[in-house]
Order: sequence, then structure tokens, then C-alpha cells
Amino acid sequence: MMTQLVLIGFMGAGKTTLSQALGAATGLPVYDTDDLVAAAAHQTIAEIFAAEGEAGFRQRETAALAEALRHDPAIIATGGGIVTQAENRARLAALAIPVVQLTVTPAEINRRLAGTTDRPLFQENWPALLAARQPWYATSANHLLDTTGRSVPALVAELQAILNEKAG
Ligand SMILES: Nc1ncnc2c1ncn2[C@@H]1O[C@H](COP(=O)(O)OP(=O)(O)OP(=O)(O)O)[C@@H](O)[C@H]1O
Ligand SMILES: O=C(O)C1=C[C@@H](O)[C@@H](O)[C@H](O)C1
Ligand SMILES: [Mg+2]
Repeated sequence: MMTQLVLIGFMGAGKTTLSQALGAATGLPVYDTDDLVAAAAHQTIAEIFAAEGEAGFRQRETAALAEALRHDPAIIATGGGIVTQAENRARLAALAIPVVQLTVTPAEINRRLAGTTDRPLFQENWPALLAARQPWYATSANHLLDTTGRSVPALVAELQAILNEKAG
């Protein structure tokens, strides 16, 4: 049986946080493409960007998504830029499992990520990135979940309902 769920969305939308909380609530294993990339490279994401540029990181990330999807059951958190690659968008759009786009307002992204330095692209003109990616998240996902002002437990309950919908 397919028990998989993928979380996509912009930096700070809560993909990592909610994947961990959903994994804890369900006992399902969690795979985060950012962690898979860092583990395979034995480097942090910032180090990979510095050494290989964004292009090198994207190649590694595309491989990590394919790897994560080989696991079942699996709760899969992606990096915020997974949809920048046409190959990943096509892969996600073709999945017969829940692909949930997490959204959050720009003001709340700022609040959540203020002071962080571990996301190289958050240090740049991220509102322009968000605008460019918006249509790609939409075409890659089959569920939408707004996280703005909502607690992690409430959001986990929504994700569990999406998983159960699929199972039922
Ligand atoms: N529902 C929420 N309410 C308040 N804060 C949240 C919520 N979800 C996540 N956060 C906080 O926002 C920050 C970013 O969350 P997280 O790392 O899960 O985002 P992400 O979507 O995985 O980002 P990235 O694309 O960079 O991996 C964390 O400090 C986290 O605690
Ligand atoms: O939105 C992005 O492009 C990124 C998001 C993070 O999850 C990391 O994958 C990395 O910092 C790039
Ligand atoms: Mg994350």
C-alpha cells in the first residue's frame, strides 16, 4: 500500500517542522531532501552552495527527491526550491499520493526566519523568488494547506486527515 505524503512550499512554510511532527504522531519514517543532500555530501547546505553553486545543489537535491520517493511508507519534506527544476515538477505532478503545498504569508516568513543564516537564498531577494515559484508550487501539488497563524498540532491533524482520506 502506498503510505507516502510529500510537503512542498517556500522557505519557512514549515515543511521540516511538520514532517517531523507528523512522523512523531504517526510513527511513519521521515525523509527531508535537505538532510539527504547534506548527509550525502558530508557538508552543510551553505557549504555546498559555496563550493558548487546553486546548480550543484540542485543536482544533488533532484537525486535526493528520487531517493526519498523510493521509500514507502514515507513522510517526505522537500527543500523550498525543489520546484525550480522541471524534472522535479513533472515527477511531483505525476504522483498518485498527497503532495501538499504549505503556504505562509511573507510577513510570517520574515518572523519565522528572522536572524537565521543557514538558507543562502533567504539572504537574497527572496520575495522575488517566492513570486517566481508560486505557479510552480501550484502545478506540482494536489493539496493546499495555509500554515499562517496556525499551530503545529492543528496542522498535523490536517495532514493526518489527508493521509487517512487516501487510505480510506
Ligand atoms: N505553524 C508554525 N507556526 C509557527 N512557526 C512555525 C510553524 N511551522 C514552522 N515554524 C517555524 O518556522 C521556522 C522554519 O520552519 P521549517 O524549517 O520547518 O521550514 P521549511 O519549510 O522546512 O523551510 P526550508 O525550505 O528552508 O527547509 C522554524 O523556526 C519553525 O519552528
Ligand atoms: O528555497 C530554496 O531554494 C532553498 C530552501 C532550503 O530548504 C534549502 O533547500 C536551500 O537553502 C535552498
Ligand atoms: Mg526544511
